Amino acid sequence: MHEFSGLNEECGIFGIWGHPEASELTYIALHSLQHRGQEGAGIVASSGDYLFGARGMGLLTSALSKEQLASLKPFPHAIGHVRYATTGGSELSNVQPFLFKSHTGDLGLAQNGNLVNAMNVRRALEDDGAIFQTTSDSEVFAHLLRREKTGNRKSKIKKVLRQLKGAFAFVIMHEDSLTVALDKHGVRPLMLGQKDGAYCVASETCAFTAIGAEYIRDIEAGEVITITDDGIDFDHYTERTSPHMCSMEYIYFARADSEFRNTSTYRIRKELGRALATEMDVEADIVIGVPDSSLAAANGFSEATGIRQEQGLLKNRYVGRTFITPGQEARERAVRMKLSPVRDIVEGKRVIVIDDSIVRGTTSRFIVKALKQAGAEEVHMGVSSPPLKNPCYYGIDVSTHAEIIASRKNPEEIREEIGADSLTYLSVDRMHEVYYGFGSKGQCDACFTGNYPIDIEETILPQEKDLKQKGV
Ligand SMILES: O=P(O)(O)OC[C@H]1O[C@H](OP(=O)(O)OP(=O)(O)O)[C@H](O)[C@@H]1O
Ligand SMILES: NC(=O)CC[C@H](N)C(=O)O
Ligand code: SF4
Ligand SMILES: [Mg+2]
Repeated sequence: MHEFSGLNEECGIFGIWGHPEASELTYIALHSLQHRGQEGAGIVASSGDYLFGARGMGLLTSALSKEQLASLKPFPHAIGHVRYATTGGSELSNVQPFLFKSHTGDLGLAQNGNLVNAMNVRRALEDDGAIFQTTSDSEVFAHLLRREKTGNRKSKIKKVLRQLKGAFAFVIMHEDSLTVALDKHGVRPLMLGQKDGAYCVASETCAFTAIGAEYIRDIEAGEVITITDDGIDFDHYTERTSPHMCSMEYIYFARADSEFRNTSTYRIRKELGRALATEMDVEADIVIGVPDSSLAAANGFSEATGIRQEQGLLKNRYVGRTFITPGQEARERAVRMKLSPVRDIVEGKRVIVIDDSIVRGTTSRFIVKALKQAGAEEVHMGVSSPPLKNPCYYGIDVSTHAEIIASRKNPEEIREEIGADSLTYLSVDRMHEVYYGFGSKGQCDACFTGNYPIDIEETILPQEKDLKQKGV
């Protein structure tokens, strides 16, 4: 039941320690992170002695009932998750946070990202006697942690993190502590905040805005932060870090009001639009952004070129999700239901359309046709990211090679296929310049360049990998 977008989301995580309204705040935070995952949601809360959890399928509002939320209300510590599956099918057993019970204590666990060595680690653990409850990659963390016998809790967690490969942002809850960890490449975003003196963490700062928390800073690659009643402890599980923040977070995934290093995604997207303007030399009467995610880039493009921005395409806000079986025809129908041209704005005009990405090409093909039918004289496509050519193994579903148009065709062939008068993509170099300009320490660009910063140990695509079905 995915949206008919060429790009599917990932997951959102949240955690808060020591607040009388921890579970309610977690619920509100998860609501603001809903764009990151719509397949399932859950909360695990700690009383200080035991962990309690509730989870369900679908959007947050249907996944957790009032009664479930009320049962978690008394507890001052909580973590939460909204899921878009990468590894493991879309079923209740894979919905996070996971809650494990043992005579040595409870463990709550939630992850955003994807572990590229999960299958190999799992096989080894199973051969050693482990019995898995889910088909999710994230579960290996719990098994590895339970097997660590020496050292204190933090050193055990650090040892486990060093065995994992891939992209991960973890929230790990014990009765008396909340630990958060980001992989050494820092692929996924993870932010630190504070609400009424209580520390909280979230995938995006929009969660802090939603609960009225202060945004302190971005958590760095390789960091491990432990929060207890005694305060906060900052550490790293490795010093060998190599920051590669996901470029697509800036381009498409994160909410426009979410901030990275105190800069809103909106501003970054606007700058990507300005950068595109330096590489796209086309005369036109109006600029139109494809709603929603490309309006900022269109705004930047318009400011840089002086070409007026108009709302020439309208998005039907009730077509967030269409429950039609996948297939190209259904996808096209879904785009038609979603976007519609404003005829008297585009009629007789030379139009530049700015979109943030082309994946399958369904959206741009439809837009060019619809604008021309509405009377546009020329339709030029500007894309505020480089050609997207490769799938992602790090927690985002950007389809398979076969479906990605730029993995089969060059820009001129794509222009022809979508029927545009011209097509310009942002270059990889200009994209990186924009990010570095905002203080980024390094980006992953593998879906554009094929340079995967973390070796792909398991070549099977995460979204095609259901460990149970594969009989692992
Ligand atoms: O080439 P395609 O396979 O059609 O995919 C690309 C489109 O998908 C995304 O938008 P989405 O439909 O998710 O909507 P949004 O911009 O409103 O989030 C993206 O912003 C492009 O518009
Ligand atoms: N999109 C994600 O971050 C998913 C987390 C985890 N790999 C899962 O499939 O549940
Ligand atoms: S491959 Fe693309 S989508 Fe995946 S983490 Fe890298 S930049 Fe992000
Ligand atoms: Mg879009």
